[in-house]
Amino acid sequence: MVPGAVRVGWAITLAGMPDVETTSPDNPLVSQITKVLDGVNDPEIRRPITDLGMVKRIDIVDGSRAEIEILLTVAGCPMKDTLRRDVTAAAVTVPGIESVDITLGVMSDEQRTALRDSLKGGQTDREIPFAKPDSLTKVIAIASGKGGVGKSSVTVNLAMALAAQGQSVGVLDADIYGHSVPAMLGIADARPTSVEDMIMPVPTAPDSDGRTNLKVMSIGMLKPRRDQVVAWRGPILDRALHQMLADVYWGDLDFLLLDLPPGTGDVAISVGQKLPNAEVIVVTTPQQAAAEVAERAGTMASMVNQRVIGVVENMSFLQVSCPDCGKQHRYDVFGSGGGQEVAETLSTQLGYDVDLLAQVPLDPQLRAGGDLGKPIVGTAPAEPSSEALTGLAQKLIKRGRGLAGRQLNLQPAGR
Ligand SMILES: Nc1ncnc2c1ncn2[C@@H]1O[C@H](COP(=O)(O)OP(=O)(O)OP(=O)(O)O)[C@@H](O)[C@H]1O
Repeated sequence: MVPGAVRVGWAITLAGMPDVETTSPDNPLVSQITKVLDGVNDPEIRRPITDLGMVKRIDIVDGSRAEIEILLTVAGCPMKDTLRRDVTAAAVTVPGIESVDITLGVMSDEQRTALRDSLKGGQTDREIPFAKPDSLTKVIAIASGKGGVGKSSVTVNLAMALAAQGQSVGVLDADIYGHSVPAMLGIADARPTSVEDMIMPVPTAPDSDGRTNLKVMSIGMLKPRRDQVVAWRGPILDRALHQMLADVYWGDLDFLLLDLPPGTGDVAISVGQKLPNAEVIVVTTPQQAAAEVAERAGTMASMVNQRVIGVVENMSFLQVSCPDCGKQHRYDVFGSGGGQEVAETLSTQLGYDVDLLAQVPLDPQLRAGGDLGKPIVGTAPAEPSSEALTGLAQKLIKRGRGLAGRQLNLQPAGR
C-alpha cells in the first residue's frame, strides 16, 4: 500500500482479492467511482475489474481529478488500451470528476495466484467444467466426414449468430489440420494471455453494443509459430485438447462449439471421452460421396456415446438472379439430397430422429467473409446463407440442453 493509504472496506471482491486503496477514504467521490467501475469488465475475463482486484488505488486530487491505478494481469496485456479507455469513460460519468489520470501497473505473482484461484472457484486442477453433470453449457461438436465441406465456415458463422442473439459463446478450434477458425474470425495472429497457468481465450472484436460475447481458443494458438505444422499423434493431441478444456478460463458459457478435424480420428475419440455430454452436428455437402462419408462421422459420434442432433447441408445450391428474365434460378452445383439422406440414414442407424437442421446455399460472399475474417452473418445478415445459419442458431437456442451424458437420477417406481 502507498504510505498514508487505508483500505476501504466496501469493495465487494472475490475471495482473496485485495480491496481498493485510497488516501481520501472520506471523499464520497471515491465510492462513487468504485461503483461505476463495478460496471467495467476486464475484456478477456469478462468480469468486473473491481471483483478481480484490478483496481489498486483511487485518489481524488484537487477536488475533481481522479487518479486511478489499475493492475494488469500481465505486463504488455494486449487489452490495456481498451481498459484505459473503459475506465476513463466510466470515471468521468461521476458528477464532480473533471479529469482522470490512469496509471497501469502489473499484478504481483501473489495477486495473480489469488486471481487464478478465485476464477477457478473451487474447480480442481485439470478438471473439465463442461463435463460436470450440472454444467449448463450446451457443448456442440461440429463434425464432417471429409475436409472442405465448410465445417469451419459453419462453426464461425453459427457462433456469431448465437452471440448476436445474446448467447455467451466459446469456440474451441480442435481441427489440427485446418485450424482456420481464428483467421475466419479476424484474429489470426492473436495469442491468448495467461494468468499463472490459466489461459484466457481470445475475445473477438466487440459488436456494435461493445459486447464480446464470443471467445476463441485454437489448437493453432498453442504453436510457437503460426506457420508451424502440427504433427501430433493421439496422446499429445489428447493432452492439448484437455488443456484447452481444463486450463482455459471459459467463464459461464451458454454454448461451446468445437470445430473437429474431418474424419473419425483421435480427436473425435478424445472429445467423446472428455465430453460425454457433447452433442454433434454433422456437416455435409449435397454430393452423394460426401454424404456417405458424413454418415461415418455421425456413426463415430454415437460410438463414443454422443448424440447426433442434426445435419447441416452446406453449399446446397447456388442462387443466381437471371439477367434475362430477372427471376432467381437455383443450380444444384454439388448435386442434391445429400443432407436429407444423411439425416435419414443416421435416424435409422441410431434409432432416434436426426433432423436436417439447415441448408446453407453456396455463396461467394460467405467464402469472401471467411477469407477476410468477417463472417457473413455479421456483415450481410439478410443474405440467404446468413439467414440459414441464423435460423440454425435459433433452433439450437430453442432446443434447450440435451440429456446426453447426464445423470438422470431416476428411481425405479414403487409398486
Ligand atoms: N456455403 C458456402 N459458400 C461458398 N463457399 C463456402 C461455403 N462454405 C464454405 N465455403 C468455402 O469453402 C472452403 C472450405 O471451407 P471450410 O474451411 O469451412 O471447410 P472445412 O470443412 O472446415 O475444411 P477443413 O476441415 O479442411 O478445414 C473455404 O474457402 C470456404 O470459404
